Amino acid sequence: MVKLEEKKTDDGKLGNDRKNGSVEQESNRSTPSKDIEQSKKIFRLFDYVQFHVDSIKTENNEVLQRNKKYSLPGEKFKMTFKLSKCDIKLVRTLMNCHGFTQCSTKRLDVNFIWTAGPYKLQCMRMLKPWQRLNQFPRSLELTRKDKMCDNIARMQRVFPKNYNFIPKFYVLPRDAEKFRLCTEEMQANGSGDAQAKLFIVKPCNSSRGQGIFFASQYSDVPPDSPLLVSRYLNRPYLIDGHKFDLRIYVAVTSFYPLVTYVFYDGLTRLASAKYDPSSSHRDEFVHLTNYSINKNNKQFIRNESMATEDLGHKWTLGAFLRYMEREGKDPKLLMLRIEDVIIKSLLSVQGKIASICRTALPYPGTNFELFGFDILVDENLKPWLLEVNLSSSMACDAPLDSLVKSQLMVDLLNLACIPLIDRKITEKIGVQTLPANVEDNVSDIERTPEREIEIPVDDGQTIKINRPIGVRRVVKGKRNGKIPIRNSALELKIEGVMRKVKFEKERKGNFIRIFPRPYSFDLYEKVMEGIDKHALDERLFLEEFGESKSPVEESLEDLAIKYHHAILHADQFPTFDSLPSSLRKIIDSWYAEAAHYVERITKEGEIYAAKLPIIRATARLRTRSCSDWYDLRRANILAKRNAKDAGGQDANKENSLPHAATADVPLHKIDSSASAQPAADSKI
Ligand SMILES: Nc1ncnc2c1ncn2[C@@H]1O[C@H](COP(=O)(O)OP(=O)(O)OP(=O)(O)O)[C@@H](O)[C@H]1O
Repeated sequence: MVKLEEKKTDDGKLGNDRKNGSVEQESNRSTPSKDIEQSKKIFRLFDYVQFHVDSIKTENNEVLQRNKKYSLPGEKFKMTFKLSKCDIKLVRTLMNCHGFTQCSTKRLDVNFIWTAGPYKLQCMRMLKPWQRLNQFPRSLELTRKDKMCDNIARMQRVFPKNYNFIPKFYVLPRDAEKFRLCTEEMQANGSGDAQAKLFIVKPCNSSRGQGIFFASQYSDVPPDSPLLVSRYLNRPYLIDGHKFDLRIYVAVTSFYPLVTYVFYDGLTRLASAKYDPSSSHRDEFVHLTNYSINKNNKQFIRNESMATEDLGHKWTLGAFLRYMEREGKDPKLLMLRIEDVIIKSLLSVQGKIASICRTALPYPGTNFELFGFDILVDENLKPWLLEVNLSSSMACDAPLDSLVKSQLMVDLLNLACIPLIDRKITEKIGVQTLPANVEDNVSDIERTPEREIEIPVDDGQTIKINRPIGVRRVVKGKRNGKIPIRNSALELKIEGVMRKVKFEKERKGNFIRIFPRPYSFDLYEKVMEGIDKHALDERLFLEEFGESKSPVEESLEDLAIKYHHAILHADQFPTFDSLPSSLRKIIDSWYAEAAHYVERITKEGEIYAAKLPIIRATARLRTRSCSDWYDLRRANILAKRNAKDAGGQDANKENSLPHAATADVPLHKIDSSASAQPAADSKI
């Protein structure tokens, strides 16, 4: 029986779960008719799956058993997911705790797909409106270092004063000649300041600090390799004398119109040796802040504490902002500057991604993406963008990682709005789907203006459910053209995005929506490329905020110029109070919202699990082929370990699948997709 109850928080107040479309349920064994009752109630109350961080807060299996309340809806509706090109424990655990069944990578009809590598375009084209995928097509434009720099440089050429937030760069081998001239010119000028001449060189497609080196002259760099050479920012802001960078988590739920959110917490990664600008650039523990590099330093201090956010060489973002505050700086203004860098970076690829989305994504709202922005803050508190990470690491190898990333992932999954819908029912009642990239008008589809649709259930009755994004009801027998054609498929798509944005507002948890928001379109319009005649960014903005009026005598255009100047010149405008007062009036609400970034993620008196829970075998729902893949993987690991124990030199060669015989797995169990799933999360 499902017992519906108002959720009470610890302080006795009513929780907001009901508002968010979720209720707590206690489950016991049920009969089929009771199941239908349950489904009805669940249908009525759940638009989308509601994820709860409490579901993974414990390592205790007994408590997990009681947490069946979290898994019941997923189990009832036979929700499914797959992990493609990764095996991220955090995503798997959360999905398991919410009753999703894991399927093999070959399955196409799963409700949720998490991929850590580029997802095939032809597979994206087959996405159904009830499916969700954590990637947009062509997002490599942002996440490959050289492409990102090229895109931002293109915007710099169009809007010369407004996109100055990446260090000067050269993409080799293409820009080898320019780089040579630059280094020669620097030598000729001979300022004598060796530091100012330095370049940092990175492979275009690498991560975790691999292959990074420094150069001060042309001959230091192999000119034919695909490398990104950037000016070294040698005056960073320091935390207790250490260089650091920030990992900011950014969710995008639509590229056109742009809808983007920043998670209120993130990570601060400190170099493990004190910064000394005159120290040798070979000393990577001084100049690089990557965790993967610094953890090899004997001086590296892991933050093993569950409640301290500023211990050792990895802090939370909030801990750094509070440190800044204690130093008399303005952390909220820094966050506004970082938000500006994020919006402009996304705008620099908006046109390219929007054009591919038009053809590759048949329905609105199916895709979303989480990006990890790496930001370096200089001594003037100006943020510089170093790179944007695709599927940034979700590895939880310290309690702090667990805490930040599990809350982040829960909020992200809620933002993704995964429809809680049993496909068997939708197929039975003929809910059909409309490819939105068909540009002609559609005569046999009536747009149901209401949010709810009616569907029959097994006992002959009908129930109403909230219509999932993009799913429309076919009105039978009305094909004679008498129904007024209300809208083109494009209009339906736009309507879908607008509707999803409204849902996201209620489901964003600890994400702060940075675009659109009050005055955002007015301030950014002048630094945006026109995408097409539909002007969707403007439409979305007007839909939500209406026509803006300047609250001061100056026009919004003048204020936009002031805004971009002030936001990019941290040296001239170090605090909010130093900004022109007319500008402050416009971005006052943004500044107030930025207070969320400074909050602690750990709360007084709360207990945090140091690790992700180990899920009971019975709750680890998997399809047969998926279980086979895990069996195979386990056998693979075991075989490697045995080979290593036996002192076998061959252990390192065994990167591919084991022979079935070695692994003691029958041949039929070898799934060709298995090799597509890497063994572990990548680490930051
Ligand atoms: N232009 C620069 N000026 C100063 N320091 C830099 C610059 N670019 C990179 N760094 C330093 O080098 C580190 C690694 O750079 P970057 O993040 O671009 O490489 P990566 O290999 O992709 O790392 P990851 O995948 O961990 O983010 C940064 O964390 C930063 O400390």
